[in-house]
Amino acid sequence: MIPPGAPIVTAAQMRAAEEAVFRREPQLDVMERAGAAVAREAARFVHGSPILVLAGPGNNGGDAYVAARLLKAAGHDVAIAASGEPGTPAAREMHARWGGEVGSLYQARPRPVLVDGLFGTGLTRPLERGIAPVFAELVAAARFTLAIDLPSGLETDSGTDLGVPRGISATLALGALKPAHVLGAGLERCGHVLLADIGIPVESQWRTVTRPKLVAPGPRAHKYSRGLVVVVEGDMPGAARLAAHAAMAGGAGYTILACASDGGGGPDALVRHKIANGDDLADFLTEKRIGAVVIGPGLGRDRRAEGLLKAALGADLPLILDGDALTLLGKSAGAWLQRRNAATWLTPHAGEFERMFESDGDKITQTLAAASETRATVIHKGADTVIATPRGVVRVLAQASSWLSTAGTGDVLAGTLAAQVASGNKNAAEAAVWLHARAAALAGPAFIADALPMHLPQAISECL
Ligand SMILES: NC(=O)C1=CN([C@@H]2O[C@H](COP(=O)(O)OP(=O)(O)OC[C@H]3O[C@@H](n4cnc5c(N)ncnc54)[C@H](O)[C@@H]3O)[C@@H](O)[C@H]2O)[C@@H](O)CC1
Ligand SMILES: [K+]
Repeated sequence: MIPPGAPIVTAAQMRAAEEAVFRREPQLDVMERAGAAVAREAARFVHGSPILVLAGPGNNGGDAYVAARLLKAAGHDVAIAASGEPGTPAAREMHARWGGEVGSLYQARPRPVLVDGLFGTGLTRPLERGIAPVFAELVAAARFTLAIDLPSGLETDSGTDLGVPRGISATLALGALKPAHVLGAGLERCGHVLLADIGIPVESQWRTVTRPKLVAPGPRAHKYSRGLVVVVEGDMPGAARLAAHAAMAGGAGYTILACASDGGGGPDALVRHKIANGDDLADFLTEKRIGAVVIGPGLGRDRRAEGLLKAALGADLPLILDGDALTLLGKSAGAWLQRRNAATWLTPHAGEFERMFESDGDKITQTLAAASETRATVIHKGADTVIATPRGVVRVLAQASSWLSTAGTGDVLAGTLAAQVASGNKNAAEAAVWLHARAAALAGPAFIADALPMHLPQAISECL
């Protein structure tokens, strides 16, 4: 579980937010609140068991000393083991307020409940060899481990594994989520992510995806006002049909498959329009009632595909580019897309993203750079799906059903997105990603992509 709609900030942004608060309130008071939040959360899982609290050298350790004192005062059996002397003034003060014995991390005996206050946002390098195995053994031996702010050994801004063990049960994020709670190794290592308000206001354009608010069609709605979606068919017609089906079930009023031949399956409500080549498609796309065009699922990469893609790029219509369209654009994506006036959405998975962009850094930074380069909204798919807009807005969806890792689910996302775009949703990308993940959850295990659109109406009903 990851809190929906929660702000996400980097380590530097969190420090700046803390500094602003410390100008009007003593740091120790804030640390008391952080430690109290940790103690409250830990107490829910103790059930009378002995607790071992691990304290590192920084302020994460400071929080740990506070939590230990409060848990002890509440009557729990608490021991502390530290990796060394407290190194910050606040941690030293909290160590003094604890006032009891502090053991060495290296001689610590496992206890059923473990609280990890070794390192938080200040971790700057891989866990030292001595610490990593000892910490991992204590986690493995515990029945329940609660990490303070971040599991120790996780890099805050990227979720890179710097020696973090497996088996952390829950992580209490302090003040705001950090990228590591929703990206990379953090996805598997944080356990349940909980968020504590410790009185530090944070401003952020980055948030986790939340359930969209959708509206049912009004009494005067008609198929065009609901949104006309065109899906361009290519070499693998099944992929385009999946996208078209998702557009229909995702709420579009009218869905047209622009296809090479009349034949082929699909729902009876799906309208087919024959197009021979790029010129034909360009003519067809002068129809101004079209609300969104999808191109790329099963498009192919031959000359015909290139012609179709150029026609779609040249049309002054909202455009969703997926699959082969992304591969065809490759490193020229920025050059092609900057010329467009109408809005564009790109839905690359990791492989397609790499073929298109030369970027380093964490997934949020990379996706923001891609959005800025292409002036498009980029939905960078994966277990941690990152949406970034050219204006710097970021939404992250983590922990979607792992059964989504099957062929065709990307086509369904493209179609779902098209329906949201065509219906005029200003937050189409976030809505589509939520609906898609919700449909997957409703579909249960081992679904095939064909089954996903059938669950979209139920997902939509939860947003009305
Ligand atoms: N600033 C504050 O007063 C507050 C901070 N808070 C807590 O403070 C944390 C951040 O505190 P800090 O900035 O002190 O950082 P940390 O406590 O995360 O760790 C910093 C210390 O660890 C050392 N270190 C870094 N990587 C290491 C490695 N691989 N091996 C060994 N030592 C390593 C550093 O040299 C430094 O001494 C947050 O995660 C949060 O838990 C909260 O108490 C809220 C208030
Ligand atoms: K920690």
